[in-house]
Amino acid sequence: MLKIGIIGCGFIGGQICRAIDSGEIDAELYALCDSSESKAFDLAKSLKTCKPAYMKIEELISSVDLVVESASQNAVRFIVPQALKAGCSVMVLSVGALADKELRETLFGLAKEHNCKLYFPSGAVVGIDGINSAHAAGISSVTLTTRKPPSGLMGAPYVVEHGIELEKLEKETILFEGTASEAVKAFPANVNVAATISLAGIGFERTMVRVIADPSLSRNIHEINVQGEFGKFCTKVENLPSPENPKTSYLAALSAISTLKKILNPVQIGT
Ligand SMILES: NC(=O)C1=CN([C@@H]2O[C@H](COP(=O)(O)OP(=O)(O)OC[C@H]3O[C@@H](n4cnc5c(N)ncnc54)[C@H](OP(=O)(O)O)[C@@H]3O)[C@@H](O)[C@H]2O)C=CC1
Ligand SMILES: O=C([O-])CC(=O)C(=O)O
Repeated sequence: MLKIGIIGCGFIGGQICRAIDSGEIDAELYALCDSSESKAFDLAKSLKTCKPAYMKIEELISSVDLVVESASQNAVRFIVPQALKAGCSVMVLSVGALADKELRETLFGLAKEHNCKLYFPSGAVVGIDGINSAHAAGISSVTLTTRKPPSGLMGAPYVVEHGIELEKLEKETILFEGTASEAVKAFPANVNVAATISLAGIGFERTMVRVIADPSLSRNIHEINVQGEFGKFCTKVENLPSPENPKTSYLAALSAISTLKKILNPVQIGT
């Protein structure tokens, strides 16, 4: 049975644990790790059938087959190279870290060298399947427009650096327009989806991103427009935010669960 270790025991990590605990994912939840030990212990205690151990990062990666990174972009830089060198496959949620070309090339190189897989779930967007397919013939443009309630953008470095008073906004306001590469640095916990779109499509410098704060919203909305040799498509998802972490949409956790099920399933549906 596939042994899974989870690094980052917040909303997404917690949802994955519950999916393994309920038997929806047929794998062994072997170990948990979080910068807050008590958070990992509380999560482990809340489970009914699984009894994961708390482990430090080094011990965890030497004990499992698959590491789930559901922590932060900094965690990706520090943990994923070590995990690949130890022969673990890794599912990455904080995909924005891969905007760093050197890190990206290192991770892709290590995965090949150590015969491991790197998985990037579709996350909080719909349409990664279409971008993957369209890429085979050529894509000319990709744009992502993300609209979130102010609570879903609080604390982002861009907001802090520009002194944007999100709580005082009275109407829809464009906060940011730029490349995916700039967007994931400006909003590291809000638009990791821009990185996944970039990896599937035309890269971090050609994927364009707009981030809008809208006080009238209660959902996180992501719209993707793609044009290429195949024609064009537009997707729009209106996500319920997680009650625990309003920056993160429920669909992102479901996507991680679905990716784990796909890894384990001999039948593969969709691109
Ligand atoms: N790919 C996608 O589509 C999406 C990706 N995400 C990203 O996925 C990640 C997880 O999201 P979510 O579960 O909502 O986040 P949460 O904030 O709910 O949970 C993350 C947990 O990981 C811990 N953590 C952070 N850094 C480290 C580290 N270096 N080592 C160990 N633990 C660490 C945090 O601790 P502390 O609170 O102390 O920092 C926190 O307990 C985030 O980076 C988020 O931005 C989210 C939504 C969509
Ligand atoms: O969950 C979402 O809506 C998107 C998100 O936070 C991210 O991509 O980092």
